Amino acid sequence: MLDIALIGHGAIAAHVAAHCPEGARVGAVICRPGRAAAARAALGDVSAMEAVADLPTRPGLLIDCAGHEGLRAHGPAALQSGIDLLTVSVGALADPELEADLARAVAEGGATLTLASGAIGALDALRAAARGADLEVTYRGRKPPAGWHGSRAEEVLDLDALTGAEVHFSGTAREAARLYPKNANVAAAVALAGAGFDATRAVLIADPEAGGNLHEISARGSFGRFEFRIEGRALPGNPRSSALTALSVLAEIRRRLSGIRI
Ligand SMILES: NC(=O)C1=CN([C@@H]2O[C@H](COP(=O)(O)OP(=O)(O)OC[C@H]3O[C@@H](n4cnc5c(N)ncnc54)[C@H](O)[C@@H]3O)[C@@H](O)[C@H]2O)C=CC1
Ligand SMILES: O=C([O-])CC(=O)C(=O)O
Repeated sequence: MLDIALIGHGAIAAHVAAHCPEGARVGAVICRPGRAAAARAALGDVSAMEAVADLPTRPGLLIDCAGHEGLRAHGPAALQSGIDLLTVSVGALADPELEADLARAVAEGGATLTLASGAIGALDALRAAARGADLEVTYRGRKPPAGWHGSRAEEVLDLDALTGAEVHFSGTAREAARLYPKNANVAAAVALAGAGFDATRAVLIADPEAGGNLHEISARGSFGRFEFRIEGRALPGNPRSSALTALSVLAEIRRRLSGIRI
């Protein structure tokens, strides 16, 4: 049995706990102070605590579903104590200090940090393309206005008055990941798999006509070129987060349980 602990108890965590595959079980959650009752209400029969050091038993896998602050607060401690960590908060690695802390903790604890593929696909092709030369990558993220509420887009646009698609960010994937911690983890995953944070271009768009969370990758290089496009449905609990993100976590759990891995 793979014993799993979660960080966070929001939309992604609740979906993961509710659909945990056979052979794995969620037994504990790390939450913010005063949130234990809310965490148990969201996840069911789990023990709730505020720090990695308070986990009742050492989990086989800790899964961060809490966002950048959750990874920053608990990731280094977990890895340093040898606990394997899977995170959806990929954009947090745009902060070079946190990335270095995590790398140091991985080396010291001998554990692994796995970055979830999240709401995007084609990371395998990007990883391979990056071994060739001259890789150029642009990522475009397009969501309906509700998907950008609570983000920097609100400072740039009047989201509720939009009559057509508007770009509210264009720059590097590093800037996107830092400015949009709840919306641009995909930009970070594309960057880390491919051309890197500073060479990957990111464009973020609010579009009242968007029927879902649209993610597009355009890549070209010595390998040739490809276009990838996905129209994701949002999770019921959070219009910002695509359902595929929670499914990518479930897929990684299954992968770990299987002797034949793809
Ligand atoms: N890699 C990807 O493709 C995607 C990544 N994400 C990331 O996942 C995060 C979570 O998404 P949702 O579940 O939809 O959000 P949510 O807002 O529904 O849930 C976030 C949860 O994390 C908890 N939390 C926040 N800070 C914490 C901390 N320091 N310690 C412990 N718990 C903490 C909150 O109390 C809440 O339970 C997003 O903020 C985003 O950064 C989201 C969508 C796609
Ligand atoms: O869930 C999505 O569609 C993408 C997202 O929020 C992120 O990249 O952080």
